[in-house]
Amino acid sequence: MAGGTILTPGGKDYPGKLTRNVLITCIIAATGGLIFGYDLGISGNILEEQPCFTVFGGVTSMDSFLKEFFPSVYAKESSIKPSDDQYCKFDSQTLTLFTSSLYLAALVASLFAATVTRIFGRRTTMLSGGVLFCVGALINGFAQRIWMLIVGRLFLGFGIGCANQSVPIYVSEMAPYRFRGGLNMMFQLAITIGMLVANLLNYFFAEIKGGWGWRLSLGGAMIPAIIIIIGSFFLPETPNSLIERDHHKEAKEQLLKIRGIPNVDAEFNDLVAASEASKLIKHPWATILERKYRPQLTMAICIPMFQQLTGMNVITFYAPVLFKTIGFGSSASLMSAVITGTVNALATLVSIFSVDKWGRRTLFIEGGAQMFICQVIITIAIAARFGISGNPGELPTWYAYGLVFFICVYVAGFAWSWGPLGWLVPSEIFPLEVRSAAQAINVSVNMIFTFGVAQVFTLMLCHLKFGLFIFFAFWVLIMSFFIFKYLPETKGVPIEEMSIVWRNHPIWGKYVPPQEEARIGGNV
Ligand SMILES: OC[C@H]1O[C@](O)(CO)[C@@H](O)[C@@H]1O
Repeated sequence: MAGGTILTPGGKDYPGKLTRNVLITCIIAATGGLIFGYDLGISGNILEEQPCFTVFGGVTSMDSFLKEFFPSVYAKESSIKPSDDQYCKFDSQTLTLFTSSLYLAALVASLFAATVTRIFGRRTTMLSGGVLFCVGALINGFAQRIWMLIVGRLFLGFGIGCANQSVPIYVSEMAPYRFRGGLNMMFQLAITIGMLVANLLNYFFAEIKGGWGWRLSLGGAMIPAIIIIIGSFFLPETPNSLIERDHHKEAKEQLLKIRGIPNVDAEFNDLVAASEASKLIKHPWATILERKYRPQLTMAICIPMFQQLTGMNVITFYAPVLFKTIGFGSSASLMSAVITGTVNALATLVSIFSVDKWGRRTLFIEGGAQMFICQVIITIAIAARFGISGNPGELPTWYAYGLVFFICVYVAGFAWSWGPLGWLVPSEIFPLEVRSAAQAINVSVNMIFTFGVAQVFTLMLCHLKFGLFIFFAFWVLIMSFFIFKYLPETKGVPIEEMSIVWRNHPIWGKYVPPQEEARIGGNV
């Protein structure tokens, strides 16, 4: 992770190294992303349940699972012929309820988690997330009826809501500001690793004789949950949160330990000042609606929304069918998961090592351009073969290889831009007084759009056909313009000094009061 010795916009340069202590702490905390990733890989990547291509991963592609809980879906799936219109699919209300329960639960949990995070600290929320997720995994692993699956998924969702609300904030507060970007992005790295591992396990569990492999897939979610439970027992609380809860002495000791230098007074005093200002705010939910927080509120809504409107989950949906064409036959979904999953994780690593050197805006805009170009190429290529009928006929192998290549380039573009930045930027731009509430908005919007895109996708695929990819390409253009115009660079800015970047911004400067007024009004 590159740092550089740039002074902050406020002219400060808090000393502090990337200590082993902080590195290990942040890695442990980031494992909180594993639970979300594991769920996305095992069943949450709800596009994988579109049964018109019968090569997907996820438990909903296991015949034994479908036969036991969704027999009508299984019957319909078995009757689909390869010559049928591949764009259109049938629908199942219960299957939708099964998948959607998690997103709704995560949304609700993140709102509660905001209060827990503020009053009891970030660590408590992480721990609760792990415990709730573990309970959900247990219920699902032993499920006998659909209602048990749904209740289990509700618990998984509660766990994800808590973890996604607290982990990014935790890491951003712990990290020395020069390394914050890279350390925070380990959260998304953990998501991608969780997805990859889940996809692999699911593939092998599906082979188990007797058709009970899905129990291992679902119950296996306990492992990432136990990792975060044990991890959060050992994790220290962030200095920001300790100060917020009036444990000043402990906070100072903690800061000295994580910064690895004998004098942390400058940073400590600024954390105290930010905390004093935040104490004036009694109702963060009402406060965040005030005009002076408009930039943060806009980002808390737009960034997670745009992250999902990149179409990442939709594009990777197409990959398995192409792998099948290349000749992987029944292992197409495994190959697809391994290749796109590995590209996803490796490209996230690229962003970890470059975000604090090149900055957030550069990655956002480069990643956007890369995704846009790939989407246009993929659209043209798919339109040329699938046409309006939705029946691809025989795809030449070279054609499928080419498409897979562009899918991988697209995935890499996402993985070093909107994927990790979608968690990093919101977690670092909110002032302490509204941080927990704003992060809950971020998580909620992410959940709504992850779920919404997947649901609407089915309908859109039927009506827009290959135009669907252009739909997402259009959004990628809009979001890149949005970043260019509205997002100031936050690289190398201490988290509690972030208000300066908004104040100096040509558009947001009109919303944020000058320093003196802000101090009186509680927005330092
Ligand atoms: O890595 C891809 C995954 O990352 C997310 O955007 C979460 O940050 C998921 O919606 C997606 O499946």
